[in-house]
Amino acid sequence: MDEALLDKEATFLALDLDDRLLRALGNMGLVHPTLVQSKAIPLALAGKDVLARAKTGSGKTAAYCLPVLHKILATKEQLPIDSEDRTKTRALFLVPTRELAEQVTKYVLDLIKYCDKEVSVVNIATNSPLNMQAPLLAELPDVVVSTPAKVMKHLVARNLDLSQSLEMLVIDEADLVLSFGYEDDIRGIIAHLPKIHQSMLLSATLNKGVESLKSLVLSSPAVLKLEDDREELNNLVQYVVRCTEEDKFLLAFVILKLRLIAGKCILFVNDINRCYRLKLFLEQFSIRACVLNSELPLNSRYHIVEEFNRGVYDYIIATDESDKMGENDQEGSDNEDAEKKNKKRKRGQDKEYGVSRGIDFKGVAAVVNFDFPQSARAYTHRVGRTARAGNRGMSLSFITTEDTPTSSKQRDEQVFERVVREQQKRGSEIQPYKFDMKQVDGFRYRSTDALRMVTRSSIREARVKEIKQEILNSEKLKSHFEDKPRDLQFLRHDKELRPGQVRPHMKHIPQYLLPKIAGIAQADGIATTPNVGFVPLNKPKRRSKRGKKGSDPLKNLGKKKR
Ligand SMILES: Nc1ncnc2c1ncn2[C@@H]1O[C@H](COP(=O)(O)OP(=O)(O)OP(=O)(O)O)[C@@H](O)[C@H]1O
Repeated sequence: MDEALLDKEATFLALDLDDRLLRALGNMGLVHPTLVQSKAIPLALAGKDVLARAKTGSGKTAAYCLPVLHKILATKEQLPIDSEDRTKTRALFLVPTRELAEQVTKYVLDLIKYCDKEVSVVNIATNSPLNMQAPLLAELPDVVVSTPAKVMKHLVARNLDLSQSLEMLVIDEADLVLSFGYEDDIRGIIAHLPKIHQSMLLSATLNKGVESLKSLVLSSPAVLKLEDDREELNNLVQYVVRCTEEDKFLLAFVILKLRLIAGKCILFVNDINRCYRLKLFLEQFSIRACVLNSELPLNSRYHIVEEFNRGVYDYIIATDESDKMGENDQEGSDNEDAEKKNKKRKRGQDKEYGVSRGIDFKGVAAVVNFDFPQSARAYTHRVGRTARAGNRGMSLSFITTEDTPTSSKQRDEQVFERVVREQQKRGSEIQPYKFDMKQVDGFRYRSTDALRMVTRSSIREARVKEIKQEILNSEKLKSHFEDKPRDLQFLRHDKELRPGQVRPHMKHIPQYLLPKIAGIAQADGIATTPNVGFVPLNKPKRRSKRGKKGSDPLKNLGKKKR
């Protein structure tokens, strides 16, 4: 665990939490609270409203789950065993996406492992229709997890009545809630809550949206701004590469095929067709990857994340369609355009999809922005999928040097400028990464050839094939998510979409290219590749004394600091 994330020697014991929660924490391997946890938990336990801004992966979920669960347990302990008051919905956790709702619910289930007779949780941000969820809500679970839209629907349908019962409201990823178009839902929900209740807002960035939520939801809150702690940022090494569209593909092929990034990797693209373009390109070299986008059925999306976290897949090509919402993402900017764009999302695409925001992908060695994000906020959330919980990680972002139908040099550069300014404010920098293109050129012919095979019609076909495949998978997964894990390893999500195009001779790197790359030194999940040309121009500045010991910033990536 990163020292900077810790309140030094303190353990969770110091936070006076219920013993059963402490046992569960131990079981989850969590010993020392992170900074946001050690600051926010005592305030929340004391009944304060809290606004906490803390960087991605800093443990915000436990920072709100623990005090809420502790308070529920403490309240119930005071009540006679037959008291009606024991059974009521006391806490509501609002999150912007269904993926996050599923993740938070699982987290709560882990935390209540030793008191699940006392505390119950229900996730209603699923595909089930309202009438099927109504009986679950009628049982008055202690905690309800949802997206704002789904809660509002149940309130209107009178399946849920929080007007007397709700004690604690939490809005996670608060910076995203308004840009996902949930403002009306939040206002509606607030109108259904008792006048007196405790609220917490948690966010990785602050923007105008968080400010308006703050005035809407919080009263005299304690405000924690913890992401300026410069020490924390050293865990993420950030690089940028400027190149043509064709070279993006060439470099992605070289990086993955030669395992220059060893370990798990998320490649972000800006739309669904790009997902399939990259997948079809890579699969010709037998590089397998899952795609993750808003068109896939919910169960498949859950399962892909679950299996990626279990280590079944190394590469995910994810769209970050919600990016388009944040084009004007300077602090204090207006989100109206964003909301309109979000509402316009095409049929078949899930408005409540989002994997770059809040999802706890485990052990990601690197995030590759294959397409540069369309907002600085999106950049923060995307790169926040690596270097989580004290682990180290790397981000590599491509900026296009030409205009194509899908990319714009000017837009990439504008967003990059904003990103650089924001990173500088946090004491962090993004360094150019200089590939030795002479060495990479040996692979150019293959790359160009493979790229030529990926036509618009092949992308269309692949997209349809994948959806069909995943709808079938999703049916099989239903019982998995309803009844609890069955072994579903046979349901792979990274199957080739055009097996006919996979060319065996492309699978292996020919000998004549190998000598120059044989010396790649793999270390701690990320390769160090000085002899291939994957060389940083400047070594990242290390601010902590301990950090000075490491000579190459890449060498220890993916490794936990001790
Ligand atoms: N005290 C702790 N010690 C070690 N690991 C922790 C601790 N608290 C949380 N973690 C782990 O850190 C990871 C990130 O936590 P979490 O998802 O809550 O971060 P977050 O701040 O909500 O990130 P994001 O802003 O991206 O949503 C999780 O895998 C979690 O289990």
